[in-house]
Amino acid sequence: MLIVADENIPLLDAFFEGFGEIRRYPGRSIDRAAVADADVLLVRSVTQVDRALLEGSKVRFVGTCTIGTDHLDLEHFAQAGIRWASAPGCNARGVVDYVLGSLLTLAEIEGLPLSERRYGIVGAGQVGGRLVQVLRGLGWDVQVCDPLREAQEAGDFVSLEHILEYCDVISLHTPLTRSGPHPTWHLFDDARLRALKPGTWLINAARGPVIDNAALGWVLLEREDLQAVLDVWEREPAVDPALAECCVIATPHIAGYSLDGRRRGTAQIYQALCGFLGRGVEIHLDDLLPKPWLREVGLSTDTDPAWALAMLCRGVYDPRRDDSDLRRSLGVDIARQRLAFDQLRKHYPPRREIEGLRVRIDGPAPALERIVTALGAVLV
Ligand SMILES: NC(=O)c1ccc[n+]([C@@H]2O[C@H](COP(=O)([O-])OP(=O)(O)OC[C@H]3O[C@@H](n4cnc5c(N)ncnc54)[C@H](O)[C@@H]3O)[C@@H](O)[C@H]2O)c1
Ligand SMILES: O=C(O)[C@H](O)[C@H](O)COP(=O)(O)O
Repeated sequence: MLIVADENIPLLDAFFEGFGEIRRYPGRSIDRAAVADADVLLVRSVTQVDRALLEGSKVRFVGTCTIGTDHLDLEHFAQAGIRWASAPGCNARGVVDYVLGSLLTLAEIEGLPLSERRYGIVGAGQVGGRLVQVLRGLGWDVQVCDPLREAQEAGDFVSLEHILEYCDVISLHTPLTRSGPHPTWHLFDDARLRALKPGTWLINAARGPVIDNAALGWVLLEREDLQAVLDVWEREPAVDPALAECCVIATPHIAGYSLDGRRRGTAQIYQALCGFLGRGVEIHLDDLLPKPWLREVGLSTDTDPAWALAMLCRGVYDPRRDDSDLRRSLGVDIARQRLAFDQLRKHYPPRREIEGLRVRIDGPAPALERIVTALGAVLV
């Protein structure tokens, strides 16, 4: 069996060498010639997998080690009888940690307590749903907009208009869709961006085109009261340097890039391929994940809760380093800047997740216990 794979998929050999030959390519270079003889194609989000790529090839299974599927032509897969799998939820916790780190930075810059802001989460699936749980666990006011879930289940959902009118912080976690009853392409267009409440913080760690980036650039220049955090960009790997300049945090699509999340993505596709081929699952992610680096933290009962929240989050991950890395790459010509965007992602430093961090408190401290539990850390 021939497997053609994006070279940036971690643990390719560990999971897939038992299936046959693996040929690695940079994700953006996977073309018709590369996949012609392949039985299995394993990709990340940068490879457009459609009829133009696959027609005439032997590919019968496509696995994307990502949550997002907007780079896959699922209609063609159905017509051509190609089975496919993605990795739902694999890096959702990484995105939650990214949003928490961004909120801490925004709060410091603006001098505003996070507990007094009103949060609007747009898209409450694997990522948004976990984020809602964490923020509500902290006792904060969180509004949720997800019309697709709202149509199917009872729940406390609100409209996007309510989010725009009521919330001080808006975090986007929808897929990128161009059709259907609630398409998300340019969901935040010029009119909605101009309708943001004074002082709104807007975070996009979903897909770049969910916000009209040109409109956002203009609105941010006109309205100094707004603050933006962008992990994703409309024309990746190109980043508009002027737009990045207007953002509090600007990163190269790494919100979900925890070591755990990336390896989990490979493991999920390995399991899906085993299922497709009717083989048993023999390789387990737990054997391939290093122990958490920050394993246990001790807090005194008189620790300031706001300080504890910042310390627990930043002790594991702080997006400011990723922001600095991207900004250093923006002063060069566009070709080198695009290359730098991909290089920052390819050589991304290993980072872990907050969930599972063990926290010991030397006595009863309800406010601290609440923070620990909300973060998904473990009270010991
Ligand atoms: N920046 C990153 O590193 C990173 C990492 C992971 C995922 N993502 C992106 O985030 C997206 C969300 O991830 P997920 O795992 O939560 O996906 P998911 O499919 O589990 O959840 C998406 C949710 O968005 C909702 N939704 C769809 N259209 C909507 C609309 N118009 N308005 C409001 N809600 C809408 C869906 O009903 C669903 O509940 C992914 O599709 C991917 O593009 C980015
Ligand atoms: O959809 C996802 O899972 C994320 O956006 C993921 O971080 C994409 O990473 P990439 O495939 O571009 O390396």
